[in-house]
Amino acid sequence: MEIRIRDLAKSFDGFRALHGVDLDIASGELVALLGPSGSGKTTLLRVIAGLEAATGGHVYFGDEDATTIPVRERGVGFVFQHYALFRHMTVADNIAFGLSVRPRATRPPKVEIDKRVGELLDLVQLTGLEKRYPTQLSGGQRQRVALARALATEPKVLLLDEPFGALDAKVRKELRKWLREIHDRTGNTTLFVTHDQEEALELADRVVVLDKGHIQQIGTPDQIYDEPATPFVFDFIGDASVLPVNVDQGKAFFYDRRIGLGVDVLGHGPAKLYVRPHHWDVGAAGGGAGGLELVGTVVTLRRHGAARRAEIEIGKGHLVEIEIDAAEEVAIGDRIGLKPRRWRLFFADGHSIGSSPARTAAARRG
Ligand SMILES: Nc1ncnc2c1ncn2[C@@H]1O[C@H](COP(=O)(O)OP(=O)(O)OP(=O)(O)O)[C@@H](O)[C@H]1O
Repeated sequence: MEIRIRDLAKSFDGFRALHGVDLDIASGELVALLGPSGSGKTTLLRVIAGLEAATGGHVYFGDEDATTIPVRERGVGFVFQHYALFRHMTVADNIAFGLSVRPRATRPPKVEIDKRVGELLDLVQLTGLEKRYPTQLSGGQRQRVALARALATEPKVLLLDEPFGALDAKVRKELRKWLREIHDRTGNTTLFVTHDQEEALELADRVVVLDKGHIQQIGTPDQIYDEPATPFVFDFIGDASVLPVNVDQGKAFFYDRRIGLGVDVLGHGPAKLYVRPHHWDVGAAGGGAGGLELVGTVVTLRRHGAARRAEIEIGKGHLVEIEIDAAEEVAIGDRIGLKPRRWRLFFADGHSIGSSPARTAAARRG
């Protein structure tokens, strides 16, 4: 089921939680809604579900305008972080619930319901636990039952709100992988809310980054991480150093030091240069004779996974964080030259005025 969202707005007592959101989700896609607390992720999901009425705009399921269709008739399945299972029902009865409460005319016969429950138990890898009660399950198992229950009625669209939010990091990671596998098997159109960027980037086909009720960027995990469209996305996803620069005749300057961007940029005036820690090249200090003009002093050095991270003071109290190879001989107090290999420049209003040239497919693989 394809979902199209057009100019969707939602206000609560005059407070605008969503501002004119446009979004297209292809049938069978797994899409993450990512953003900080209060950015409108849950509100967007709830409006798509029909649990909240939109203040303006439309939600289409396929060709049908679903905006005013009641939640029961939308054919959506939900899993919420704290969507409690029915405590007095067994796992099997919880999963069967959506089918067994259907009106007699559309309710499948008991043998069919039992068969479906068996298939779902197998899908969520809980076969053998069907007679247990929710209190006899771990948090991860409960969320798997919740997912099986949501899938029982064969929803056209599956909506998940921080489904693994309350679980510990290791279980979250396992369930993430497992959710992706289930999604690939069932082919549901799936939307899930998370504030965990790692979860969004690892799991989703595309990520929608929200801030203050506005979509900041929609893209594949690679696009979101490697080509952030706005300063907000740069700051929110991954790490970045921000350097105040001045653009003059196509060149960027940090005070009087020219930053070797490699290409000319458009525009004129103060701007901000964003660079990820692993996108800096380190070289000899000092202009001329192959030295780099942007020079700084190593002030901190610490291990970061397989590499090291260093903070470099480049004057006037400005620090940039760079990643350096563990084998590189760099020590605190060293003066080094810096050059951004990949970067993006924004004017103060967030308008992008340039970025490092796109990588070739060969470079992307490397
Ligand atoms: N029922 C409500 N009444 C009034 N304001 C609301 C209501 N629901 C949400 N809001 C407000 O709308 C904004 C967006 O909330 P929403 O729950 O969608 O954010 P979120 O991105 O899901 O945040 P979180 O990650 O904290 O769950 C917030 O400022 C919130 O206070």
